[in-house]
Amino acid sequence: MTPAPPLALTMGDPAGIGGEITLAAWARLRAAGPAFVVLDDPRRLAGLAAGLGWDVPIAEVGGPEEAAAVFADRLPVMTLRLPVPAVPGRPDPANAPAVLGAIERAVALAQSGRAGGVVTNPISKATLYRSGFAFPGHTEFLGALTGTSAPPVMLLASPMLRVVPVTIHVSLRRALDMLSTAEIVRTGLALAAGLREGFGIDAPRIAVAGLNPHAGEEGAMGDEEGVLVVPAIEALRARGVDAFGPLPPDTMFTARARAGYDAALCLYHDQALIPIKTLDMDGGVNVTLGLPIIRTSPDHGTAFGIAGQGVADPSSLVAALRLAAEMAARRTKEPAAP
Ligand SMILES: NC(=O)C1=CN([C@@H]2O[C@H](COP(=O)(O)OP(=O)(O)OC[C@H]3O[C@@H](n4cnc5c(N)ncnc54)[C@H](O)[C@@H]3O)[C@@H](O)[C@H]2O)C=CC1
Ligand SMILES: NCC(=O)COP(=O)(O)O
Repeated sequence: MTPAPPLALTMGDPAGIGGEITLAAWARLRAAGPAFVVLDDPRRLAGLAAGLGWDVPIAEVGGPEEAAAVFADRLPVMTLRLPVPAVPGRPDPANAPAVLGAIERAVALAQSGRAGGVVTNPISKATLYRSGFAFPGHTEFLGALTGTSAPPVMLLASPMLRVVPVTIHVSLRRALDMLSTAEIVRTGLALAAGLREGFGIDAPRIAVAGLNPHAGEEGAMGDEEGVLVVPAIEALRARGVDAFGPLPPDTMFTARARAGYDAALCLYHDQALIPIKTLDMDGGVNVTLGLPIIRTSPDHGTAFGIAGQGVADPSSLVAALRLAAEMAARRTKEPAAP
């Protein structure tokens, strides 16, 4: 089995906690890996480390190929200069070209096989929107960069729970309007394929959430279960997916209920993300399914309120790096069928 090349880690918003969790993740992983190269401004990373009193020597490298050799001793950085100096907690749309450039370069490295996968530090969506960024978040941007034919699917995974929202970054009102049987089926199929290919779960059990209290109470509290969700479950089952439900959303995340499925297919963003972040904010990882490359990310955001203080927990980033490396190793071992 050929070892997968180092991972490409993006800078995220340089005013957020991405820099310091990158430094801390390197310190945790330098001995045992997985190795990664970060696309960032080495001067700002060195300044951040110095300001925090952390001993993180930096190596400017030309590509992931050089990262593995230096990783045990120095943090490998592929240089991207920031247009304006980063101030912790104060995001500046002027730095958007570097933030987005890091994502574009990381994707190119993964597509060419030079990087084993892409791991992204958190971006500030509102700041990027102010600079003209036209995508809701990484998930949709990565779909466009890699030319996927269908919108990618967002999976949040932790050892305690895996969840997928059918609708992602839209208002709750719009999410309800967007829900359809076809979209639930499409997302469920992508989830089943992602669990097989990325996680080695051959026959995944997928619990499908209801939308309304008590999953509609036989239609008395809403008819979306009968009209949209039940037909979707039947269609998924007809396609060989072990999907079941709709389950009442308020009880489907108890420990006992979680033991009965490999992933929960949820109908909107917070129905999926509240349970996983409440259960395991530090161990949760965001995985994008349906891309030709591997992409993971910590489950949290930029945390501007604590940026630059050195108190941010790097555990979710470390988990994201480890999961990306595991998925890359699985791909190397089991190449996709032609
Ligand atoms: N993958 C990505 O790029 C993501 C980006 N975001 C973006 O992050 C920005 C802020 O979002 P929020 O909703 O405030 O969520 P957030 O995750 O940044 O912060 C929520 C709370 O958790 C704390 N927190 C987050 N990460 C932490 C860590 N590693 N260690 C210790 N405490 C931590 C924060 O201090 C805050 O109290 C938004 O612009 C959002 O779009 C949010 C989630 C994912
Ligand atoms: N709430 C999850 C989140 O914001 C992650 O979005 P993305 O940037 O990974 O698409």
